[in-house]
Amino acid sequence: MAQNWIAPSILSADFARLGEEVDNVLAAGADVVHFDVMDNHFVPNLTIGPLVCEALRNHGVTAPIDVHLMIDPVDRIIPDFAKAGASYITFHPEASVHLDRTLQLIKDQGCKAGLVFNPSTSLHYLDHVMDKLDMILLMSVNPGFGGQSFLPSALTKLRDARKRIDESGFDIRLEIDGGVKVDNIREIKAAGADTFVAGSAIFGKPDYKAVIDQMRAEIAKAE
Ligand SMILES: O=C(CO)[C@H](O)[C@H](O)COP(=O)(O)O
Ligand SMILES: [Fe+2]
Repeated sequence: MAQNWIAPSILSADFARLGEEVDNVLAAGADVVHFDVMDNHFVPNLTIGPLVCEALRNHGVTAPIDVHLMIDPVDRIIPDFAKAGASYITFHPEASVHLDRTLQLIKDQGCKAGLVFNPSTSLHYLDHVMDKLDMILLMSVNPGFGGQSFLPSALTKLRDARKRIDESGFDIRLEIDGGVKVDNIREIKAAGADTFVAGSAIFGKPDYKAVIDQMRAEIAKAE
């Protein structure tokens, strides 16, 4: 299986000091920067766009940037995020009329592509696009806000998605997003995730390294 990645969600960072916050969390051992894009339409919140992604690259961030698009429609902003330095671009199937075309658009722009599933969205959207996926992201909260509680139904869904990935033979990351904490990351790992988004659990504590180290120790117990 893929190496375990800790992906801090900058939604819970101090936006007034974003460059420094990202530097600090990467120095603390994070693998990837999770970048939540919300449009006040697909989800009720409004956050950040390609300019901020580009600013992080100009600031010197070289780690992968994992752009989670919670916007509808998605296609027209994808080239802007690719130019701004996104590594992964993931989107929700409800926000694209032509899934296959949107996935191909992301790949044509030189980025890795992924689909995101809300807690109540069926995995059937995976049926005909596994060959175009680099990431499957399962939401374990309803999207829009950080700091919500992990929905246990995501564990069953993780096991289902893990089975689909293993049976496909493709190299696809399985990411979980929402309510991930030190005290539940072990069972999340055991259910099949390899990429762990955590916003409030990391940025809500003064010592980012201590949290990330504890998360890795818990993950190791499930291996
Ligand atoms: O996509 C998201 C919300 O829509 C965020 O990535 C997620 O909520 C992370 O925050 P937390 O770890 O605090 O739940
Ligand atoms: Fe997210």
